[in-house]
Amino acid sequence: MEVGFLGLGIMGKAMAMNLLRNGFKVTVWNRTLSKCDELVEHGAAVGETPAAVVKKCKYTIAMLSDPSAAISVVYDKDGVLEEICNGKSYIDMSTVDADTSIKISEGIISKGGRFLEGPVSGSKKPAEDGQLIILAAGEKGLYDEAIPIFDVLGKKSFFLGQVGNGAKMKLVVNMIMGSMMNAFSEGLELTESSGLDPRTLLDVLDLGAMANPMFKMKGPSMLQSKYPPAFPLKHQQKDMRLALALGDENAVSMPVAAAANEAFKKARSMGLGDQDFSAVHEAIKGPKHP
Ligand SMILES: NC(=O)C1=CN([C@@H]2O[C@H](COP(=O)(O)OP(=O)(O)OC[C@H]3O[C@@H](n4cnc5c(N)ncnc54)[C@H](OP(=O)(O)O)[C@@H]3O)[C@@H](O)[C@H]2O)C=CC1
Ligand SMILES: O=CC(=O)O
Repeated sequence: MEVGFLGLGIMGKAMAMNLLRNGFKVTVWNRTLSKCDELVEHGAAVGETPAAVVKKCKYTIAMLSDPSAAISVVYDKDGVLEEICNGKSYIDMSTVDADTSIKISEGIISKGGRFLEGPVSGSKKPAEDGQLIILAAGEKGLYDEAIPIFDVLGKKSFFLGQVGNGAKMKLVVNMIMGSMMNAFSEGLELTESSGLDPRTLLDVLDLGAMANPMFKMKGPSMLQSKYPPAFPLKHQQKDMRLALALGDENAVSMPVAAAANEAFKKARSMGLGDQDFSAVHEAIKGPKHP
């Protein structure tokens, strides 16, 4: 199966690498073209533009930072729309809002192509290990055909119906994740400020009903103020913003998520946008009093 892949950031690189490792022929493109080099060393071909990738491949996947990137790669000059046509399919796995996904879907379908959204839950490590959770929606026939791809990228795929439902589900999940990270960070800070050992808190949490891989994985490095980016904080804040907009649309009051969003915004203003989203801990800690 020949697959195109647009966007080789933290996630896209790991996902494209997985496809190569599992015998797919992969043609890659990235805005910063030099990021294709490592994939080429592992057997990928390179397309000079998104349009060139679509021209070559029956299926093209995108994994881009945010709504404006996802739209630009489709609609701008040399973009996907220039070559998408009957017989070709586009699967956008970026985390975007439903309106963005619908706009992309409309463009693709207007040219005779088929569209599926497939945002993923799971970060850098699950992407490397092919253990993502795929939240697909759009054309069911394409979903069924894409199962061999999803089986390599993920441990479980859901088909959620019409375009936009995958995007919405992903935003709900990340809204919960961002709020949890804030509560966790406040707990670490409160433990330390109360004269307790936060490492004991990690042990206590890990033994009870709140045990989860995120606390277990991020906690020890947060205590050392280390935030190597797996899920960049700027993307988590984008997801909080988009989830809050979904809450506005549906008149759902989300004070916890709104407060978490403020903390992520503050962290961004402190220059932490490219760090892991656990760096929100720095914004929550604030300056130390003498
Ligand atoms: N990291 C994670 O843990 C997870 C991320 N996601 C989502 O996946 C998507 C990608 O995340 P991640 O890989 O971490 O992000 P990165 O920031 O590492 O990569 C972003 C990618 O988007 C490209 N890009 C950004 N702006 C544009 C543009 N205007 N035109 C074309 N390409 C552009 C970048 O290209 P360039 O290299 O040139 O900058 C890069 O390839 C995001 O939507 C994120 O929310 C979902 C689940 C987990
Ligand atoms: O979107 C991020 C994730 O970890 O999932």
